[in-house]
Amino acid sequence: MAVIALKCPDIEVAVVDISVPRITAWNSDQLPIYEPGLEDVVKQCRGKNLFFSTDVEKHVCEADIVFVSVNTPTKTRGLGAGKAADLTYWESAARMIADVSKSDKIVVEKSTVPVKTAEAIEKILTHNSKGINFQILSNPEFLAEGTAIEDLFKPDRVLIGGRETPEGQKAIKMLKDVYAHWVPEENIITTNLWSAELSKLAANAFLAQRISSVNAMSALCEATGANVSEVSYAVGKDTRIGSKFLNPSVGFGGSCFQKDILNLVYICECNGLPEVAEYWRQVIKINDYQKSRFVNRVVASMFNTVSNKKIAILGFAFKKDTGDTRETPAIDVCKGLLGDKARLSIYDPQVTEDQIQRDLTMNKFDWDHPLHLQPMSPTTVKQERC
Ligand SMILES: NC(=O)C1=CN([C@@H]2O[C@H](COP(=O)(O)OP(=O)(O)OC[C@H]3O[C@@H](n4cnc5c(N)ncnc54)[C@H](O)[C@@H]3O)[C@@H](O)[C@H]2O)C=CC1
Ligand SMILES: O=C(O)[C@H]1O[C@H](OP(=O)(O)OP(=O)(O)OC[C@H]2O[C@@H](n3ccc(=O)[nH]c3=O)[C@H](O)[C@@H]2O)[C@H](O)[C@@H](O)[C@@H]1O
Repeated sequence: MAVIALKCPDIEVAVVDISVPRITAWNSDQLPIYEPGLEDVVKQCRGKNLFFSTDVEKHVCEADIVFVSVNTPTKTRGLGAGKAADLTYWESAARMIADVSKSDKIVVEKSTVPVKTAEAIEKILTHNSKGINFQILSNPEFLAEGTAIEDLFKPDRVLIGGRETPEGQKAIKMLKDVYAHWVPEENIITTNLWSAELSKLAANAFLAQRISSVNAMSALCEATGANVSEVSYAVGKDTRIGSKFLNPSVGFGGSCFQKDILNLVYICECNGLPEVAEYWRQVIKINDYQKSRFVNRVVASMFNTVSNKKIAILGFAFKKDTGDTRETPAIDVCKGLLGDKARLSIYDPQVTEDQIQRDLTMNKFDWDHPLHLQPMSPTTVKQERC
């Protein structure tokens, strides 16, 4: 959103969140996340055409286009627990938009959502719509943390999906005009809603699949004396394969790959495609295997026990140039070593000691369900706004 504000001085961007500490931080000198180049962008626009506020309803009521980027975590209970996307936060946002709106709006799915989510959102928005016209667009985000600003300045593509009706096409054009301020027209792809929603899950699955492929190969390299970096280089030189995203690792981390593939697996199962679901599930299984294989190798190399041995862990975030620890492989590695009673000294310049302690004591998936995100009660009385 900050990049939209920077590239489109004629557009006023209000970023709203129900989290008071987050908005306070966005309005301060200490931004709530570390991302190279972000501070610069925020400082250039904040107070001019970029505003951060907790007054969600007022700004939604006034907006022509509402981007919804709420979290879509993995469900931890109920139907599809451990796989399906939890759309509680999205549903609650959609109900709020329907309640407070007094003029036509384009509602943009920016969060990563299961294919066909727009259909459900449309129902919520148009129910009791007081004659208001809502157009839903899917505009998934492809940035990677650590290179977010670069990715947003020069995206490989911007994807916009919408209804194939005249109103849907008009809405697509309006959003396209926003991106056209800085993205070349040929890099803006337009599709139907379902293709856009599914393309995001597919892109993350393909990317993660490459990492699991090279990591699976690393196990075979270790067993045979081949060098995985050499194999990866040689394979990636084939222009049909390409060299990017073929770095072997302890396993991929981050808030999205695992969640989105689990979601894809669940969607395949729900559509009666167990073989396809099993195919994608293997990407996660190899990732888990790679993390435990790493711990086992460390322990095996130290006479089969790390009990009472002091081990330094340098770097805890899920990748460089970020302080984000969501699903970082470091958690599984540290827990594995602690399970064998190792004494760990952990350091990451972008991660606080408190965060590390929390991560090492939290249950899987709980990080994405913090208290402040529990949905507002649907019975909350809405005040008259704008
Ligand atoms: N983090 C990333 O690099 C990328 C994330 N995505 C997708 O974007 C979505 C959001 O991801 P993150 O920003 O990482 O999640 P996040 O958890 O950091 O942020 C979500 C924010 O939404 C706020 N929120 C929740 N319900 C709300 C409501 N009803 N009204 C107003 N604010 C509300 C929360 O307070 C929170 O600050 C997810 O679907 C994710 O898959 C997609 C591409 C990249
Ligand atoms: O949907 C999302 O959230 C985003 O997920 C990823 O971005 P991100 O998770 O921020 O970072 P990546 O650079 O993809 O790295 C993910 C993990 O894979 C690991 N990785 C990456 C590349 C590689 O060759 N090997 C490898 O192990 C990284 O170390 C990291 O743990 C995608 O790259 C983005 O396109 C997508 O928008």
